[in-house]
Amino acid sequence: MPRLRARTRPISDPGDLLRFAEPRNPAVWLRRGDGIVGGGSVWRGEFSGERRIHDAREAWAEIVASGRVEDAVRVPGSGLVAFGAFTFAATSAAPSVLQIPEFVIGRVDGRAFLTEISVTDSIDSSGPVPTVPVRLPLIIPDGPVAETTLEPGEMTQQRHRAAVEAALSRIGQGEFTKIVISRDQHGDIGADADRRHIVRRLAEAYPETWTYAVDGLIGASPEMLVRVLGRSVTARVLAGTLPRGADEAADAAAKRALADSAKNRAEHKFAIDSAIESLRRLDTHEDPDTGLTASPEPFLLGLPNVWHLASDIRGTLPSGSSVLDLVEALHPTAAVGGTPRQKAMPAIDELEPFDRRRYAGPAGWLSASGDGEWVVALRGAEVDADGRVTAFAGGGIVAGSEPADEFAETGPKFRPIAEALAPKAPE
Ligand SMILES: C=C(O[C@@H]1C=C(C(=O)O)C=C[C@H]1O)C(=O)O
Repeated sequence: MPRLRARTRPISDPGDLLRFAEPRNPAVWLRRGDGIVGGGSVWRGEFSGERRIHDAREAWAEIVASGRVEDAVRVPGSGLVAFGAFTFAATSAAPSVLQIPEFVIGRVDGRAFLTEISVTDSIDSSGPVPTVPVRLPLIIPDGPVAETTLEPGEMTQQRHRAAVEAALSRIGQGEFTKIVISRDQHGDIGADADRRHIVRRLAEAYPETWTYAVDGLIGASPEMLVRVLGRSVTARVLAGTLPRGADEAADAAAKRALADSAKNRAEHKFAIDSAIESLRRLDTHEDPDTGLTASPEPFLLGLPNVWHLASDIRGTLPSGSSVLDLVEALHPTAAVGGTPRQKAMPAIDELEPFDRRRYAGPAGWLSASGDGEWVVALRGAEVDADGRVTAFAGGGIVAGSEPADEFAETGPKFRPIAEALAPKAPE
């Protein structure tokens, strides 16, 4: 493992953070224009299999133990940080990744900062870091626009119907009670396209979501798997969805219908129960009460494309844990996997004709102190180095689900990424 030295210093407001990101491989975490952007790379770790999150946590602990951090700003995202994205399934052929950039430029809680990270080979790095003036990273001009029209993939409407029907019959036989079935869409933006265009359009159109870009995985997720800041733990669980109505009356009716839908409430309950149960299991004997509380009733979260049933969970971090322990415990919640998890996961492998890669997996950042924010990587796409784009969207199937409705529900879930990639009409 490299010995790293990280130094965070305040800077004056750098304006649009995305201008500092790498056009072909941006590392981004943004909400309402604020957050962090990384550039360059001092270390990258790849992980796979059942223990991928565990192994990443160990690697990070080793790096942190030998590293040296000077942080004059002390806000979420300052100091030594890594960006990460994990595959949805342990069986995925895609790599799960942690990467440590050379610099992080951020604006968080109204404070702008620059973190410089370097590898130091000196055995004794305890001496003072030479004082050099803060130099902002270069602003990289816009490259070719990233545009493509997404086309249906292997999971055609017919295959989707067959998968949902098979899931319903297995639910009927009692094998599991909820399972999430997704479908794929494909496009091509070309190798040279500037991926920051996608990030920018997502962030502008969906300011309430967390816009992420890590190792080619790009999206705008409304679902916070878990956020740890100090000892405070929060999560936002979503499950239960209806498309927004075309006009005000239809939209109000859709919102009411979602609030009153027994099927959607059941879908939501599976997800919230699975999240709470996973967090409870982390409680240690020394610290038996993490004080978990969840909204007693789901609330309605309105995004430009859909209504969701949403619940926020709050608690206290069990002593000795870090955000990656919680990510490992929580993933996959029943919002993207199913109930019971052990039955639903292999069934997803059987019923979906593709590898989800990092779709619906955890994506986010973590710090040396164990803080971090990780979303469920939804409403986005995998963008390969050659420019191939693979987007996924799915929905929860429970007893009473209608295959046609389930297919229709995935349409608006593709909308954020489809619109971010849509070729713009010439002005
Ligand atoms: C699976 C997706 O979304 C998840 C499934 C939902 C549902 O089934 O209602 C709602 C929000 C997400 O937890 C997706 O966007 O692809």
